[in-house]
Amino acid sequence: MSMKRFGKAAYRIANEVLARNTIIRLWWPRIFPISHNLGAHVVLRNAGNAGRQTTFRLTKLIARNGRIFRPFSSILIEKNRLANNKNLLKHRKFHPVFAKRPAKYADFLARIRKLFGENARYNEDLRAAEMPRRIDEYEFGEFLGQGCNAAVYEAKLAGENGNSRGIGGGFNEVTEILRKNSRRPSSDMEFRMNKYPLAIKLMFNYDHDKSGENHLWETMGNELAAYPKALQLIKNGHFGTSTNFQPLPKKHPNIVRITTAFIDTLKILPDAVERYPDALHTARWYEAITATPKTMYIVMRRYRQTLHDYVWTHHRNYWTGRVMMAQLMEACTYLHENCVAQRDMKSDNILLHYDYEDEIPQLVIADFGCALATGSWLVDYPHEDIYLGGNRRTRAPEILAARPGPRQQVDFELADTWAAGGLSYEILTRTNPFYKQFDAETYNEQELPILPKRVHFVARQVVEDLLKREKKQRIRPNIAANALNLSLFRMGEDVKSMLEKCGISKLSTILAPSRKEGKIGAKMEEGLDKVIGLITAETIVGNLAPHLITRAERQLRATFLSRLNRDDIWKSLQYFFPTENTVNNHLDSMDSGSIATLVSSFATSSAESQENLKIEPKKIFKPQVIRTDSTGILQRIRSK
Ligand SMILES: Nc1ncnc2c1ncn2[C@@H]1O[C@H](COP(=O)(O)OP(=O)(O)OP(=O)(O)O)[C@@H](O)[C@H]1O
Repeated sequence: MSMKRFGKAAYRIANEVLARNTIIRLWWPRIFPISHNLGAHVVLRNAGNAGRQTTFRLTKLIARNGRIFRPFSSILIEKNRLANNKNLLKHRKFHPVFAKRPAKYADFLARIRKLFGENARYNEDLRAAEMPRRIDEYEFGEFLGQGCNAAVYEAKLAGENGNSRGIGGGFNEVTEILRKNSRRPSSDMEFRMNKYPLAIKLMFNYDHDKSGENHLWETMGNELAAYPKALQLIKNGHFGTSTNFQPLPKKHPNIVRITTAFIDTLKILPDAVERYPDALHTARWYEAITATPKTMYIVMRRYRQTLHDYVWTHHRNYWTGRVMMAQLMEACTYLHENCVAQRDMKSDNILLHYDYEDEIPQLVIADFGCALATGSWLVDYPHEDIYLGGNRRTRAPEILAARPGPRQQVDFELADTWAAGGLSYEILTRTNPFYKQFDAETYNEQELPILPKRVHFVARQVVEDLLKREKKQRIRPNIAANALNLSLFRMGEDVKSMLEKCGISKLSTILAPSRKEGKIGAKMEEGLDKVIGLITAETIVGNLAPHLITRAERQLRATFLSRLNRDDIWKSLQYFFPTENTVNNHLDSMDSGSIATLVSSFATSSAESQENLKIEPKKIFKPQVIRTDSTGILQRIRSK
């Protein structure tokens, strides 16, 4: 094997590596030790300079017996092992190779985040489909619904037979195959959903006298706050001067899926005159109308039903309700992370997708026409004409309490989170107390209806904390989403005892904010890793065997696992160990005895949990099927 073509220098470095018995780390998935005694040659190729660092790529490794190993990926050679070599450094031929393992692999939770956040197997959203941007490329079907600003119709691509682009198709490879195996649709609705997989929102353009497109982008552009490619439209010169518009940066499984948007000539559909005459350029406007009336079209994935209709047409099922609540909170978390407020959180704007009547629906927040997406939660409120979104029934107490005046501002940070509390009532009891019973400006928290006892205690507490009048006391959406997600773990009998078996107790959740280093902190993190490890294992198994966990739940778990954060999870775990006093009070009152108890609980729990963890995998493969009885109440049936 000639080393010449890789250059003398590379050869020297290779020997240097071997001489020092260096561990060469293949990025993933193996750790590959090479020793001098092995007499191996490492073949390195200069892969480029980044600043003062030179990186090398391992292209071949030749063992003494002549076997050639080809690595899967790059190598990293530890800086400190080469840093001492004066000869190498003196000639400045080589700067030691940058050696740190990238942070993204460093932490167990980070690896899980990456797996679920970047892998299309767990996240169908990562698959993209480009859609045409001309109205005559689409064929319209029946009318789906209408609001003050738009009418929505079912649609498909002209000339295509149904869902050939896989919009809203299978969740992963397995369900994709099942979908393609052309099972006969079980209902008319399913048939239509397959035939017309899209929904087109035809915006009402009341400015009959204005020509051009800019005014349409400016007045209707807000609708695109949920469309990550909206900024490209801005770059293409649309949106006029509104440069502070900041739409969501990525798709999210619980935010309405917009596939494209465009402006084109107004299409007059057969029912248009009857349904929305004022939005048409009829003879009434003959003096003002422009030559080619246009409007904005928003092409979306088609959903099956609104939340408002669903709760009145389906039996109440508290497990399903909790999955829907968790999805709603995931959507709020994503909006919150990206500083976007939807500001019209009513059940008509929550859309659901499901294939079978008893399937747990996938839930999305839709209709961003009232959204605040300027990169700030604050809106100046100098006079009453400033629009504060939605209607009075869905506005948070702090929005209703705001009074206009000089230097007055309204803060929308937790407005959607508050509204999600009312929607949770609607999911669990069919009735949102703020639609009729209570006024959001004046209600008393203690007087809110008590949720049924069969609702999980974590969900009950989360709803209570979402509807706190005081913004500071209100639960953050990510903490609410975490608590609900954790409560949906299926393995074993109940989540609380699973947490305890992993070494997590009331005391550890109390101590969590002050854990950092030391033995206790390490043990606590170990316990948390076990919990997350079990949830991850259950999710992966569930994904391979789709009958175990429903599609919406698997997607929910992938979303949750792709945004794990230790501090937040610890906060959410407090919901499983409710306490009368605040966390701080507990910390104050903790003595050395209780800390000792905690340490010993770790010692026993870790031994116990090893035992438990050994037997748990059997449970994974023993499917627990979730079914509903005739009253819609959830039953867990362990299959024999
Ligand atoms: N993607 C979709 N799939 C199926 N139906 C939809 C979809 N989007 C909207 N709809 C239906 O159309 C109705 C009206 O849509 P939307 O709420 O977006 O209109 P709007 O004019 O913006 O309403 P509002 O008056 O609340 O502002 C919805 O309530 C729903 O029934």
